[in-house]
Amino acid sequence: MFEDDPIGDLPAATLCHLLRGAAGNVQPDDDGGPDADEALLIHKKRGVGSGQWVGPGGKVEPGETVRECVIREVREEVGIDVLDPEKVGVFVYRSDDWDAVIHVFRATEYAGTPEETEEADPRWFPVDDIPFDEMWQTDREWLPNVLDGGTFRGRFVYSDGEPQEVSLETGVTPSV
Ligand SMILES: COc1nc(N)nc2c1ncn2[C@H]1C[C@H](O)[C@@H](COP(=O)(O)OP(=O)(O)OP(=O)(O)O)O1
Repeated sequence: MFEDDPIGDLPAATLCHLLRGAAGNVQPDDDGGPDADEALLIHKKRGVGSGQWVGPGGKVEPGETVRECVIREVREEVGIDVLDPEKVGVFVYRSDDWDAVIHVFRATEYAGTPEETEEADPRWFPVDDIPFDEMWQTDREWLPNVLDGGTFRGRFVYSDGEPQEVSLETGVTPSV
């Protein structure tokens, strides 16, 4: 899937999907995935994808690992310390003005309460009522699977804000 992409040369960024259950905690369901009721999204105030709902995250800084990045970005954007970031997906994003490889994490353990910041307005959404009409169009392809405990890798080519090419594989180990 990534044969045409110089993955190591592309800028990297992260996304994190925090989950909680009705009682706050998340237990495994019968398939071993998280039995979550709600997912945390941010209404992004600036940067790539501003004005949309998306998981918190951002660009990897020089010398930083993707895991360090996702912990830092979630803390900066919503004031939460993520304790168990699990890498569950990766996708190549290509567009008219920015190309990147995006590393996707899921987390069920964290400390703190989401707070609004200069970058983000956080809100918990029921996992069966995610505002896909106000999100990246391709999130609809992979996010339900991630919220249900799955993994994926993908390649999404956008032009004029619309997806032109969408490739997706689920149930893979997101090693890249
Ligand atoms: C289909 O493409 C995308 N889908 C989704 N769901 N998210 C995407 C896509 N392309 C980019 N993103 C996300 C990944 C990152 O979280 C951000 C990009 O980083 P951002 O611009 O927020 O970077 P920061 O380091 O926070 O901001 P500054 O550059 O202002 O420091 O977009």
